[in-house]
Amino acid sequence: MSTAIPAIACAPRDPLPPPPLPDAGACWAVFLDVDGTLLDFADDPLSVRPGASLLALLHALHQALDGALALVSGRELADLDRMFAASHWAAAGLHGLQLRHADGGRRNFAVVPADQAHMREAARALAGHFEGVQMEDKQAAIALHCRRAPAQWASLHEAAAALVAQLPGYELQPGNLVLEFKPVGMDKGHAVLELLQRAPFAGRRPVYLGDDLTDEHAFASINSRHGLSVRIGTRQPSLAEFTLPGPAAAEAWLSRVLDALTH
Ligand SMILES: O=P(O)(O)OC[C@H]1O[C@H](O[C@H]2O[C@H](CO)[C@@H](O)[C@H](O)[C@H]2O)[C@H](O)[C@@H](O)[C@@H]1O
Repeated sequence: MSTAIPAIACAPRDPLPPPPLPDAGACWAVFLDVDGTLLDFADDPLSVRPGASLLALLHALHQALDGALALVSGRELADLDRMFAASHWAAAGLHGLQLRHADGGRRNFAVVPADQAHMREAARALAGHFEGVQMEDKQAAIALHCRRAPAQWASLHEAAAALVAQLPGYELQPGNLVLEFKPVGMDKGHAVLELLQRAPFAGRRPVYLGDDLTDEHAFASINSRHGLSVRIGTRQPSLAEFTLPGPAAAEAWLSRVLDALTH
């Protein structure tokens, strides 16, 4: 008679651990990506809104950190402010092209290529050739979304790469079922380092939560400052040193961070 073989879990184990909580007296600066990190993905990028409990948590955390909390997103600042009622927070929009410090001081990326109108027109025309692809016009950058038509991804990617090669000063930023045309020379890593130079972020230990390729720039900056880089989800490879499985786990962990900071 053969012996029953016990089931063995064959799935590779994620080598990354979950992030630690702050020790007593820890002085953290928290940077948060938005889509895929704080919020689950949805078909329509314009209809996404945070729930009331997430909003309350983020506002309480912002206060507990004396303002050292910033959203770092591919969305426009105006969009972030509307979504999170956060016009008084430091934030980086359009992958760092827009930046607002905690004191309200702004800087827009100085080198926006001259031919923005041409870029927008060309991107719009390209989107028109792909059924189901939704265009998000962010003025300085254009996002082409294919969440509603994922089968278009490969051919859209190929066509967008060919187009951007003819648009001096622009690069293609791939994301989660999105391809973005954006000016070269700025990314989330630069934005985080810029925010870290000023109060209330300066001198604190940086912590960054993000899920997407564009967040890898920020992970590199955070690692260089001995901070905590936290990948949300399972995307690999990643420079992040910690992980949480998704937005619900990110929210639960942030809630425990708030408890640790306030009790
Ligand atoms: O840096 P993020 O805050 O993660 O922003 C990246 C892009 O997020 C949005 O698109 C993504 O979320 C949408 C809503 O769930 C989804 O429909 C889309 O497929 C995702 O790629 C946003 O619309 C973009 O402008 C941001 O650049």
